[in-house]
Parts: sequence; C-alpha cells; structure tokens
Amino acid sequence: METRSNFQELPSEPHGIFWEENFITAEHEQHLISIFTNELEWPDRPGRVSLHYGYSFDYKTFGIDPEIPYKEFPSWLKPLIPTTEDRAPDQVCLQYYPPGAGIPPHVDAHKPYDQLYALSLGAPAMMVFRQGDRRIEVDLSPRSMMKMSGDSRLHWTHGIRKRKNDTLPDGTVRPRGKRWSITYRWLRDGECECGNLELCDTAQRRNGIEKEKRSLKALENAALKESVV
Ligand SMILES: O=C(O)CCC(=O)C(=O)O
Ligand SMILES: [Fe+2]
Repeated sequence: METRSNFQELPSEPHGIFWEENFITAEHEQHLISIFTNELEWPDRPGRVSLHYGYSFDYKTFGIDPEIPYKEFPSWLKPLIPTTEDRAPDQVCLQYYPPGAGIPPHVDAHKPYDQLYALSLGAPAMMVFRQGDRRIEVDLSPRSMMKMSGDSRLHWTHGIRKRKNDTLPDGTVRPRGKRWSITYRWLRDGECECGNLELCDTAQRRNGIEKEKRSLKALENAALKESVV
C-alpha cells in the first residue's frame, strides 16, 4: 500500500489529534457529494443517518455486528482510505448530518477498536472534546482528515452539538449546512489497557468482574465461617 502522510499533531489539548487539511480536492469532494446525494440509498428517517462498509457496526454492543456480512468498499471509497496504518480499516461508516444535526458526546468503544480517523465533507461543524469540566472545540473543516489517537481517543469524549449555528472563537456566527463524514476504524489487537474506569468499556468490565470476584470471596468466607461454627 502506498503511504502518504501530511498529518500534523494539533498543538492544543487533547493530545493525540493528528490533522491533514485538504485530504482531497474541492472537485473530488463535489463529485463524492453528488454520489452521496444521487446514488446512495439512505435510511429514511430524520436526523443523522449512517451507511456501513467493511464489517458493520453494532449499536447494541458497539462492536462488529456478526450477523451482517462484510461489505466490500465501493469504488468511490477506495481512494479515501487512509494509507498511514499497516492495513486497511475493518469498518468504515459514512454519515450524513442534515443542517443542525449533531452526535451526542461519546467515546468510541475502546474494546473493539483502536485508532479512529474521520474525513469531513460538505459544511464545517464544531466538534467539542470534553474532559471533566473542560471543553475544547475543534473546527471540522471540509476535506480535512483527522486521526484521533492517545488522549483524544481514550480519555476525552467528543461530540457535535445539535444546533443551527456554530459561534467561532472570533464571534462569527456560522450557519450549519449539510455535512458528511467518513469514519474509519481498526479492530484492536489485544485488550485496551488504558484503565480509565469512566470511559473505557474494558476497564469497566474488568472492574465489574473484580467486584464480582470480591463479593464471591466474601460469600466464600462467610460460608467458611458458618461451616466452622
Ligand atoms: O462525524 C464525525 O466527524 C465524527 C463522528 C463520530 O464521532 C463517530 O461516528 O463516532
Ligand atoms: Fe466518535
């Protein structure tokens, strides 16, 4: 696979956001938008809608849906696959955000996936990264490719507010328009070891198991005492 990398880490927190401006040309973007609007069949419902390629995302388990067969990448998608990882992504999701739509603050599940990339197309939107009371806004400019890794991926949530306008740092009020994003996910090798009990599904599961073990131990001890008495 040919590699090309113009990714630069953003100087601000959260750490681990790598950015490539103009991942594709404006003409290429227009061509894609015309495919998205004229050739693809979208779920018929208001708000944000998604189409999946490769393995499908399971919104119940936040992992790969074992029931849905692997879907080959369509020809328009192939040139948009990041070449900076050692293999192609396992799961790709195309999302359409009608003007004003958003995505609630979340952290993409740690258990199934490792790094995450997102290509923005169409109108810009502000993404908000949160950690505790801290909020950092990152402007998702069209044609930019973002890689979320490290802290930004594991220890901060991200989301896009559901609203008709974004207010830029200089006070400009920018109306939201139609936006598409393509997110790319790679299955994780082994387990996530970040240990973040608030945001990591693996750490939470382990903690649950430990708690269960602890209560089993307590029961065993109680039983032992009873049998001694
Ligand atoms: O639309 C985007 O740029 C990001 C979407 C997102 O956070 C997700 O699909 O997990
Ligand atoms: Fe996400």
